[in-house]
Amino acid sequence: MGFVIGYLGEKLRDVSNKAHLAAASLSSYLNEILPSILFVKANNAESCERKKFQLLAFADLSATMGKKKLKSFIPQLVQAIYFGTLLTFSAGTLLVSKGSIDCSAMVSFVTSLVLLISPIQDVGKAYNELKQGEPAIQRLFSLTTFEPEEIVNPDAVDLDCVAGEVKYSNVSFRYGDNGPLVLKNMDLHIKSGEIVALCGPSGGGKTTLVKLLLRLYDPLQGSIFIDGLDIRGIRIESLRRNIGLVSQDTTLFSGSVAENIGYRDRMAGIDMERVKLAARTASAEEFIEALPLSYETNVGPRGSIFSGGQKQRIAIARALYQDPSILILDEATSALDSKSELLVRRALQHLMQNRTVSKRSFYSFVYSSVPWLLNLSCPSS
Ligand SMILES: Nc1ncnc2c1ncn2[C@@H]1O[C@H](COP(=O)(O)OP(=O)(O)OP(=O)(O)O)[C@@H](O)[C@H]1O
Repeated sequence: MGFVIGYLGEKLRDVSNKAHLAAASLSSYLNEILPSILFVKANNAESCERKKFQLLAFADLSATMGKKKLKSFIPQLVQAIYFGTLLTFSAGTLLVSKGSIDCSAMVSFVTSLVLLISPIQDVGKAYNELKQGEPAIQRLFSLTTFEPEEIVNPDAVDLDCVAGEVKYSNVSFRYGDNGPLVLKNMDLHIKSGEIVALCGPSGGGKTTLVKLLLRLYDPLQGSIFIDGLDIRGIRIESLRRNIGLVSQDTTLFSGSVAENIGYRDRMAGIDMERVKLAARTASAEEFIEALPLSYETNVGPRGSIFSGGQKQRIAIARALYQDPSILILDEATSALDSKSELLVRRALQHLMQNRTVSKRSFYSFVYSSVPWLLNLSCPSS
């Protein structure tokens, strides 16, 4: 019995692994395709995607059915073996003892065997459950073996007041170990109060510069300084608290408009006055107040109730609410019409009088395809 349970347990492990992989492929496919359903429809790709879905769903169904079948087959087999053994023992005992065994001893012998079946089956079941869960456990454990790439510096300091000087010194960077160099020996010095515009071809590495500044990645070589401090010597929370980012892909989360704008204080309690001020500055107040529940309206999954331009204005308002010392707008105004862009631009100019701003497409209404980075600093510095 032990041999059978062991052998089938190994088989169940393989079948469960296949079922887990099939379910993971199906859910990651759905995660990817459902948010892009508009694009799929616009490209008449429904039938193609349906076929792909059917293939994945069928693979998932077959793998799950295979697992269920094997899982229900094992206890039946164990039971059959057990009863076979029981019968053999009973018949053998009768033949061998031929009257030397009395009836009560026979009954107690058979009863004890019958009582044993349940614990044996339980052990078999527990073993099967373990084998079934093993692939999932392995997948989870393999996640925990990832080493964090960020090296935590125990001597890192907090940033107090940021003047806004940003310096890239001899910075080289590549994604992965063998990828091509995205940045090579790059020097860039943005002084306090100076406006610098960065433009370059698509894929030239402009967003990468921002990622390095936020320490989402560390440079392969060279250093980046804020106000003369190497950013590796700044506590990561402090660094990111001082840098506001409105990225190319606007990210809104399911929740109220206020929660999305006051995202930074979601746990601590949102300051509604600041939310309103940020929305006004980002020219988002008008359309927010026209919503049925105003700032309490739920924005839907990924902010689905808003247009692209409205989402961008909410994202800008969120960055303004954060009140960072450095504000990065990575083509943040690309989805705005010229009127809204002008409003946002005026608001930002007003805002810049009080802080440092790094931005990529400030003048995108003039050069719509040109991304920019500019840095303005607080007059007091
Ligand atoms: N996570 C990543 N893994 C691997 N390569 C990446 C990754 N992100 C960007 N790259 C590559 O790095 C290069 C620079 O990308 P980056 O996003 O910085 O360009 P960009 O100048 O901002 O482009 P765009 O103006 O089109 O936004 C590109 O060749 C891109 O394919």
